[in-house]
Amino acid sequence: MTIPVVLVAGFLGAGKTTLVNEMLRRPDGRRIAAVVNDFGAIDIDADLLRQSSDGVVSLRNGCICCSLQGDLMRTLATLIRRQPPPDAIVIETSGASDPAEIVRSLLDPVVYAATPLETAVTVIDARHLADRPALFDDPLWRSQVASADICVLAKTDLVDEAGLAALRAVLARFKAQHLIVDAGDHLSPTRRFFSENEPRVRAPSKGSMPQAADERFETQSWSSERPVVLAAFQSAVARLAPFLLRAKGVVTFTHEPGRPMLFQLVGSRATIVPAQTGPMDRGGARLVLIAERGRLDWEDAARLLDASVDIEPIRSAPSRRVDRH
Ligand SMILES: Nc1nc2c(ncn2[C@@H]2O[C@H](COP(=O)(O)OP(=O)(O)OP(=O)(O)O)[C@@H](O)[C@H]2O)c(=O)[nH]1
Repeated sequence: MTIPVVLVAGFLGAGKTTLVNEMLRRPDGRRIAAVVNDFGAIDIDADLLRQSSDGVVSLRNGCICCSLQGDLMRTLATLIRRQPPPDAIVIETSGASDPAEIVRSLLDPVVYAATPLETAVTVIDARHLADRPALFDDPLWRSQVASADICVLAKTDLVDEAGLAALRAVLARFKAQHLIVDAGDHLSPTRRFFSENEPRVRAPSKGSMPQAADERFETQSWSSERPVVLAAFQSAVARLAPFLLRAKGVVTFTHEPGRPMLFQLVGSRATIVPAQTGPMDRGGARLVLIAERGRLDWEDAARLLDASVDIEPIRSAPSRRVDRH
């Protein structure tokens, strides 16, 4: 028995979970298991995906291209033995991962015989690239794009037409145009990536090896059992954003304590939208922050976030936890 695999990679906050969610919501008749790798200690992505499917396995607190590679292979072996087994597996890497390493492991003949890699997909964040063209020179971003059979251009709705045309012209230097598809087009990503065609023939990706994720990025999680004050939280985020690459989490605010909100920060763009109830609905707040190593004073970050916690009516120190690696 063989179970085809789709690998979804892309830079921090590019739109990977959004794409995988779309596959789980529109499975095209397949029973899809998702394996999701969160770089941080809190599995926000797994929670987001569990709202669409219960077949979600979380590998967190490390990176499946380095420290968790063995865990990924063991997880695939376990999924094959599951009763009933899934028809298809989607692996979402963390934004800090170099998929070239993972593709190499998946192409190992023994692994490939049971779980053949059907498509390596890399999500590209149009908005982030338009704001920060230096990303084109980033070795990790380049390796993510080079490793992909198909790239998905996300957040095209956040860039104007002229900006998009300029972006596509530069992207054409990295990937043939027909291999870059729009996230917003109407073809189901499940159908597109789990093709019925012959397996793809891949050339090993060349180029300089990006730094190991753990050497380049660091992450800290912060949580509070109490809700936070919106204005103070916004001001903490505004202070921290210039030093962060990515932050996400579920936060409840004092003015609506029964309504958990999903907070996302990618580059300088922050959004706060209602979180689905279910696994995320735990009250209080929990966040994952990711930065280039040495960029952020983490004690300062924790202090700023602590200051946003509501300490009324008990007037005691906020009850919070900080984990860092
Ligand atoms: N406007 C817009 N927002 C998008 C699109 N795709 C994703 N987003 C938003 O971008 C933010 C990050 O999306 P995710 O799907 O969580 O990104 P990710 O790549 O999984 O993030 P990490 O796993 O942390 O690296 C979220 O706020 C999404 O709602 C898009 O096509 N358009």
